[in-house]
Amino acid sequence: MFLDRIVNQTRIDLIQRKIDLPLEQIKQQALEQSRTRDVLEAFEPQGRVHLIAEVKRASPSKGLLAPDLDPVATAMLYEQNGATVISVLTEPHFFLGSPDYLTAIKNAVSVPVLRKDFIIDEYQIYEARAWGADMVLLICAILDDQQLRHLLQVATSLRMRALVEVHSQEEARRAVAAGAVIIGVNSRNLTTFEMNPYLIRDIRRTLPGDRVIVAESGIHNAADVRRLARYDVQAMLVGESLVVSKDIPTQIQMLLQHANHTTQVKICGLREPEHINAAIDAGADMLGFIFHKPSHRYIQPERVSEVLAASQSYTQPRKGQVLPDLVGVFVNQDADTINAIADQIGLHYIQLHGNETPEFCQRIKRPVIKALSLQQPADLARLAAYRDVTWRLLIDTPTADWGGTGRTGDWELARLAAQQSKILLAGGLTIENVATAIRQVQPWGIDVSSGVETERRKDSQKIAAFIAQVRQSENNKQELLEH
Ligand SMILES: O=C(O)c1ccccc1NCC(=O)[C@H](O)[C@H](O)COP(=O)(O)O
Repeated sequence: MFLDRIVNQTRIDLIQRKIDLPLEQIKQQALEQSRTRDVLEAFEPQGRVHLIAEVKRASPSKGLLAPDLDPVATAMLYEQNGATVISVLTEPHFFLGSPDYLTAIKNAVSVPVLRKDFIIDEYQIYEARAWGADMVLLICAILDDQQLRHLLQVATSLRMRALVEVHSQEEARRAVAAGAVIIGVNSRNLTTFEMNPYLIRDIRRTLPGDRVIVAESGIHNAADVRRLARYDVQAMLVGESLVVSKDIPTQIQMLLQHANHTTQVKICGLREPEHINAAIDAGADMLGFIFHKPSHRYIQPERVSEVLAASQSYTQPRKGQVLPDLVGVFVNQDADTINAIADQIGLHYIQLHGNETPEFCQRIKRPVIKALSLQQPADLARLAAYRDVTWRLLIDTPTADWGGTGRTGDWELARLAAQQSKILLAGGLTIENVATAIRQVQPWGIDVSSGVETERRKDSQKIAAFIAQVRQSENNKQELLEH
């Protein structure tokens, strides 16, 4: 198994290195280094996704990636184009890395530098510092609790930060218990090399809000990073898609742009497999299901699993395609029922579209989208009470039917709300008006139902055209930013 092999090799290499340079000497060298660059300071401002850009020539899962890579020139290019941290592989056998790369890169850039290696011994942390690293990687899968705590403490004593990597809920729990501040969720299983792009979604919501979360591995395209904006990660660690890129600046700008300035799209009120196919194929980010019986869009909870199973795009996604998240929409139902339905169907978010209080929101065991309506400027004050107890606010048109009415609200009030919080804008959005709405309100996401229907039934062509219109308006925004 790969992990066993690399750990064994690391142990063998360490024996020689400790003979060549005993612990006391490497400690001394570590202590003689100038101050570390603080990764947490580098991750300010909060609320945006930062890039940890990785310099690697090869990987055991993908083989030789970039044989001619110039480590220093690449790191400088990363920094010039907006990387917040540079990650450097120092492992020589499997990743063709080197300590020399780390030191040379540290001297060439002004951002923090991470030693990315298989650290099992405090000696390697002193080495990392002596070579110039500001941060080290600690992989839960190769450390027991005692080792993890000890290595974290050694890193802290050198004023270094540690990126503690997890690949399961159990490892996440261990990382938190050990006091890890920066937790990396690696989508790649280091034993089988299998990828699980959904792992970050599942682990994220169980981690305390005060931890800094880094998404690692398999981050290639706009859809990959749009998801990260939903999981509120502070950083993404990207290697392969950068080193193999023929145009690194454009790849970095694309990743940062889509992680930070994209508009999330939720298609709501789905009931039929063909419309779920249409939404997925067009690149919807969230699919909404209405569990409010009076609505003509009502779907029985048990029917949701059936329609998803009957959707080919959901059950057999195209290669590289990432499936949208599932949102259940409820109006004034009791919390136990909502939590039970969420578990039964595997919902990712709960949208509360009635009179639910902030206290009620806290009883929901999934991230909550709270729908609120704004009639006058004074209503903006109501948002504050919900902000800390919800995942997102959804600003919808005030109506007696709660939602899904096809009527537009006051976009000026919504614009003010969007300045205070990450909001989803809903209410009467259509293919014709959505670009204007995005330009005027600048919402984090948009939500549509009636606007993609014909005679009260979802319309696959309208769904596709609506999402295309949103993406087009983003391209226009990007062009405006560039010129
Ligand atoms: O859609 C419904 O029938 C509905 C009923 C009761 C509460 C909420 C409902 N929909 C919630 C949504 O998220 C809608 O997408 C949102 O209100 C926008 O709808 P529309 O104005 O039709 O685009």
